[in-house]
Amino acid sequence: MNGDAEGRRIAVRGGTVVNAEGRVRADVLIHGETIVGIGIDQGWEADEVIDATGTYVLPGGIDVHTHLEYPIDGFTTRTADDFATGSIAAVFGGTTSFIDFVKKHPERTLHETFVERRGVAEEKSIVDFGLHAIVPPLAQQPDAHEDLRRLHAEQGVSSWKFFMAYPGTQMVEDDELLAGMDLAHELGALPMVHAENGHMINRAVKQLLDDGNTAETFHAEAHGHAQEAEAVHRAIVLAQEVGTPLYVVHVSSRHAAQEIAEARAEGVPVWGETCPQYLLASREDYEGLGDAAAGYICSPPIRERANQESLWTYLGADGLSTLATDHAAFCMHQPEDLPPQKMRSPGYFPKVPNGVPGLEDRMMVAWEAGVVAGRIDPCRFVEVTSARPAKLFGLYPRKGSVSVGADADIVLWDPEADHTITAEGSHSRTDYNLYEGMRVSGLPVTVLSRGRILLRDRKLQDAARETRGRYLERGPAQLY
Ligand SMILES: NC(=O)NCCC(=O)O
Ligand SMILES: [Zn+2]
Ligand SMILES: [Zn+2]
Repeated sequence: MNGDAEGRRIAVRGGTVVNAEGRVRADVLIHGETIVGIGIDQGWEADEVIDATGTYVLPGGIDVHTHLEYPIDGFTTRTADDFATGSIAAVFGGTTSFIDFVKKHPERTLHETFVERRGVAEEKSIVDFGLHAIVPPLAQQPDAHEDLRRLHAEQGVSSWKFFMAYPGTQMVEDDELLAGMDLAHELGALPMVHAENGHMINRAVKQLLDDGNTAETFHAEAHGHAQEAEAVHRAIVLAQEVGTPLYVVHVSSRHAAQEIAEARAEGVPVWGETCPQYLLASREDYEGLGDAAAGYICSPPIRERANQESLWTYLGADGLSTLATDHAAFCMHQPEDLPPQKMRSPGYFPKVPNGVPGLEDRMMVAWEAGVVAGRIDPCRFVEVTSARPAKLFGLYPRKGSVSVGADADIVLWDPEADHTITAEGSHSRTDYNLYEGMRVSGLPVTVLSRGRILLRDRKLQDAARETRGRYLERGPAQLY
């Protein structure tokens, strides 16, 4: 069933509207699914008035990097959150759109896998969503580029991702990276890269294992700064050779960020994404945890604390441009109804499923460590969590802005709340939280998705149970 907001007029009164460009005290009028007015003392008649006094009225967050019910290791296991639990967690965190990934099923084509996954997400997600394609090594599907063309034309898939890591399963060599970038350039799609040098990582893993260094914390040693910075540099050079813009996902290393920032300073159209786990968590947090360090294993890894401040500086100055989560949640304690999770190989890091949760936490922790701590202002916060992602992935200004004509995806953000993040009090299926015990003062209290009130005063509403989000066909990237 889809939205029932049709025809209803909602006035959001007394708040401060924050967009990437600026903030202003203003009321917002919604008609059905759309914002139809922004102004003060307009005398609007409405079916419902939402009192936004004391809150910031933000465009709904957009997380362009999630992995919900995401298959790994040849589809033998998957992440814990499905599109239902993941999208509920998103709403509690102020995120009203996400873009997930389609990885080709071993026995189906990329196109077939895409159509099936889209259907699953349409059944379950309570918020709007898009899907990026993952470009498989062509040995897995020689005509995969034909599928990309079809997905672009028929499904509005305007971005695809290459893995420069995970040799033997997902990694593509430079020739295929170039060919896939050529196709993106021809069609006006945005190529994305998971930039780590897979060969360097494999070599480092082998050396570590040969030396008996199998414990969870050695994962980070195998995924060094150089591995990431080299791949980022190479991807930028290849993209320039092709003449295409480039998006680098989950930048974790200050050296990798520096490659992007320097290229951007020279006018190269490359954008870097970072994630809360790289800004707020650190190697020091998990080094003493023994096998439980598995909960922190992701690629690229969560690095030493000294790395964090540089990432913040780049994020503030647009050397890095977006904040997504790479939400790939697994459980620490094995639930009966899920395939093997984080603790499937205690003491042996190469077999720990990669990925950490964060979809619900992203905006709260970024507000606290970013805005409250004085590193970014509320407009920059909106820019990196919503507006810039919407622009790069072909959704702007329908998403990513509180403006007339935009979808009424609106978050009432209380900057004076007092909330403590816990796994227990969160909505992801995972059973731990990287930010356990962190107190945050910025909290999404009321959340609307295309005019449907999904969360009101922190309570999930009937609309979240009775209606579903929509698949987002996307246009070309808006680069500036
Ligand atoms: N990041 C991670 O460790 N897992 C999710 C898949 C990916 O983004 O590489
Ligand atoms: Zn990745
Ligand atoms: Zn990812």
